[in-house]
Order: sequence, then C-alpha cells, then structure tokens
Amino acid sequence: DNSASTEEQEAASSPVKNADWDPVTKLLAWIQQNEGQVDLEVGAVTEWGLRGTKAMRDMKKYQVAVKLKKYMAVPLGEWNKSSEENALTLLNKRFRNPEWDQVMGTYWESLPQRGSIITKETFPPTKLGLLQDPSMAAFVRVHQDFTRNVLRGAKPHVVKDVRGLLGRDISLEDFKYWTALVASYAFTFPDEDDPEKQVRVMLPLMDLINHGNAGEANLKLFRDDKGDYIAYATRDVSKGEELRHSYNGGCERNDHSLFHYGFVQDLAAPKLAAQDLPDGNLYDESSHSEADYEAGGSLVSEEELQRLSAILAAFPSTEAEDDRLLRGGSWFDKLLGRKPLTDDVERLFVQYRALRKKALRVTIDKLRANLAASKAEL
Ligand SMILES: C[S@@+](CC[C@H](N)C(=O)[O-])C[C@H]1O[C@@H](n2cnc3c(N)ncnc32)[C@H](O)[C@@H]1O
Repeated sequence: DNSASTEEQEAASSPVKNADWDPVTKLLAWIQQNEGQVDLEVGAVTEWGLRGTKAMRDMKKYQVAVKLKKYMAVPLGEWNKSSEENALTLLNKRFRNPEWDQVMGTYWESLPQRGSIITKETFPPTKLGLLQDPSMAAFVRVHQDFTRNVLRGAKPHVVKDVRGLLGRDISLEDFKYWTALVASYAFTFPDEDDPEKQVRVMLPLMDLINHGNAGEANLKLFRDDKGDYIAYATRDVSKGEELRHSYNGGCERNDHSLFHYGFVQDLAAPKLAAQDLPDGNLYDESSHSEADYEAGGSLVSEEELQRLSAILAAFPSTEAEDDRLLRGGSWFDKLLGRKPLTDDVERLFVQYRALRKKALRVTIDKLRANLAASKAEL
C-alpha cells in the first residue's frame, strides 16, 4: 500500500515525534486528518501575548479559513440553559463515553488550562472590590453562588444529584472551569431539526478566534446544508492580519466583555457601561445609546449632565490614580517603592474601572459641548 509507506516515511523524517507536538499543532493536524480544512495560523496576536488566529496568506473575500466536519463539533443544550447545565451535559458525555472523550483529547488540550480563564465564573471574590462597581460585583456573586448551588444539588430544576448524573464527584474548581469554558468558548446556532430553537455548540479551533468589533471583524461563521461548520473571510485580508469575528455587539461595552469574556477594550469612541445609561444594566438592554448624546439627541440636557457627573465624582479613585497603578507612575512613586500591578486579574479590574471613567468623561465632555452649542443657538 503506497500511501501508508509515504506516511511512514513522513513520520520518520518529521523533526519531532507526534507526541512532542504542542497542543495547537496537534489540533490543526487532527482537524485536517478528519476531513477538515485549515487556512490560518494560531499564535500571539498582541504584544502581551494574547493567543489568536492570523491569515497565513493574502485571502480573498469569501475564502474559507476553517472548515470543520459536523462530527468534530460538541453539541450542548439549548442556548437559554445555564452554562452550568451545559457544562454538566458536556461532562456527562465525557465521563460516560470514554472512547469519545479520548478521541476528543486533542481538542480538550487546545483549550486554556485551569487557572487561565478569567470570567464571571472564576473572578476571585476577594478582588471584586477593585472593580469599584458594586452592581457588577453583585451579579458575579449571584453567578458564583448559583454554580456552587448546582454542584451541591440545591438547584434540583437543573440537576438533583451531580454525582448520580456524572457517576463521580467533581471539585468546585473543575466545575467552575468547565462552566467558564462552556460560557466563553461555545457558539450559538439554530438547531438543525428545529430552526426556531437555538443551541450551543463547541467548535474546535473556531473557538481560538478572538472577538472583533463591527468594522474590525473579518470572518463570519456559518453551518452549511450538510451540517459542517465554516469560517470564511468577509473581505479581502492581508497575510499576517488577525482573523476575528464578532461574538456579540454587546462586547463594545466593557462591562459586557469583562463579565462574559474577561477582556476590556480602549476604544476610540468609548461606550458607557450599560448601567451608566439612564436605564439598563448588564442584562437589560437600555432604551438609550451613545447616539442620544449627539447634537439634538434626547439625552442632551442639564439633568443628564448632572447625573453623569455625579456617577463620575462618586468613584473612590480617579482615572489618573488608576493609570498610575497600571503604569507605575512617576519617579516619585518609584522612589516610594510603588510598583505597577502585576497580577492579571488586578490589572484587568483596574483597567475596567479606569475605562469606565474614561467613557463617562468623554461622554460628559461631548454632552457639555452639545449643550453649550444648543444654548448658543437659542
Ligand atoms: C473563544 S476564546 C478565543 C481564543 C482565546 N484567545 C484563546 O487563546 O484560547 C475567548 C477568549 O479569548 C479572549 N479574547 C477574545 N477576544 C478578545 C479581544 N478582542 N481582546 C482581548 N481578549 C479577547 C478572552 O479571554 C475570551 O474569553
């Protein structure tokens, strides 16, 4: 058999043995061996080493970056089920079906390991004060209580007996880890049998693609009529460009992206946290948006100026003070031994509160200018 001997030769001349490959290299090979297509590379995409995906060559609009056979996907439950419930669905399948679990081992290994996922499920409770956002901290506590309660069987509508379901005990740390993964790495697609229903699904490699805002995103994901998953370019892309798709329009608000995905962005046109608009919060969309602060907008008023200014004034630290914590400050701070924060979670939380203040400041400035202009017109 000719092909087998070619494979043997390749294996023999390959510089590393299969077992030594890093998890991502293994993942790409595994997808290609399973009728998939890979036309991107995985690596660091920011100076601080965020992992993401990049174009390996110039790409044309509609060109396929990843194709994944249906059988490589990991279907979970309906989209409106909690991540805890979806995590149990996943763990049940893993524990009850060891052969499948082993086949999928290459995928599990490509995922971030315990301790490196920072989302609402894993935010350390002792650090929540650093957010300077009691309402976000409260939402986080409610989530973390729920996870704990599901695990100890206190939420019988989700599961009566975790041990009975999984056939073994799992630690709270493990449960939080899988819940966080299911929450921040799974996708939502219409159900194949009932398009009215939305279901969650985990997609190897496709879940290594980072979020891009509208205007930056250059990939889209869809499922074809055979049920296979495809990520394709939505415009021409140059070699080396990061490939991104939009997770959710809400990610342009840092409260949303921090809570659900553990990142924040310093946008040129910063958006207020949902709760800083006159109505709305993390879970309830506001009836207002930044457009209402433009000239002639419904929020260009003296009362709104007072309201936003009061929110900004009530923070326990200023933007400049936060900035000093992140950057290490002046020669004076250095002399006093004040070092920049190094802990990832602490930096993220201080970045969040500084960017929240920045969005308030920028909105207040715009509002004040538009208010002055409208008075001058009168
Ligand atoms: C679906 S994964 C994407 C792949 C991930 N970067 C990795 O290496 O495993 C989602 C996670 O990636 C990170 N992420 C995604 N988009 C990002 C962005 N635009 N900026 C910063 N981090 C981002 C966040 O940690 C998020 O929870």
